[in-house]
Amino acid sequence: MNERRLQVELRHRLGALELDVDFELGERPVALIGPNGAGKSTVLKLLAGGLLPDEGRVAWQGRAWVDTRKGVALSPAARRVGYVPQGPSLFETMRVWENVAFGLRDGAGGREGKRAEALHWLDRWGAASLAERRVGALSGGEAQRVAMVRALAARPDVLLLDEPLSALDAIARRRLRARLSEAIVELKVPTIIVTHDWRDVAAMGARVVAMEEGRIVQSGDLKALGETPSSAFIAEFSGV
Ligand SMILES: Nc1ncnc2c1ncn2[C@@H]1O[C@H](COP(=O)(O)OP(=O)(O)OP(=O)(O)O)[C@@H](O)[C@H]1O
Repeated sequence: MNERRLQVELRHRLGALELDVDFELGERPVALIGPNGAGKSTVLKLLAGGLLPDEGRVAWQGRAWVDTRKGVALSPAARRVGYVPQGPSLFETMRVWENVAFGLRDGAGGREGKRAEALHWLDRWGAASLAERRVGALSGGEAQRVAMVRALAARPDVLLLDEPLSALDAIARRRLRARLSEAIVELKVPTIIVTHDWRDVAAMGARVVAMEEGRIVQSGDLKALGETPSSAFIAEFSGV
């Protein structure tokens, strides 16, 4: 089978931001980096479908999710994207396991089958003890963990993670970074992660795409970016 591929061409104006980015996502994860306000979260929103670009085309395996010239704009649900935005994204009034079960594909087991599958996923992520809690009773770090489990359990075609480890303490962050890297390899799900931490890039073996002021200024391996950084931000990020 050909490598799975998401082709991205986006132009969008939002307040002072003039976004203009073209890149491809294959099976190797992409780490989207850049200073605050560069437009990273906006790119994920445009890919997830919560926002429609002024112009552009996004195609998964050659099939357009969005094509402004042809008037194509699939709904977020039709894109089969696992999107973990910054900030709260879980259903507040539901229990944790119900959140995870929400995105599961319908199987033969009905509600009980989904509950068992949700518990299995939570257990694998060290979050079984949270299963019966209401989302409103979770800490920020616990909610981030559950949001990631929910996104992965739905077996998305593409995973979009916006600073998914930012609310975690140092030890939890290291553990979850390792777990997430394993899961991405195991599930072979093409992934874009927005991050401010080079350790996320290294753990995932991600290709870096660096954005500044709405544009891609450099891309490649972390090591290569560190050797010839095109900006002070990239130099700082890669530890030069
Ligand atoms: N709803 C909005 N209305 C107007 N302008 C917006 C809106 N959302 C974002 N912007 C503009 O787009 C810019 C980029 O925002 P975005 O959240 O994509 O940046 P980011 O690279 O993800 O930053 P951070 O690292 O701080 O999360 C912001 O600086 C702001 O000027």
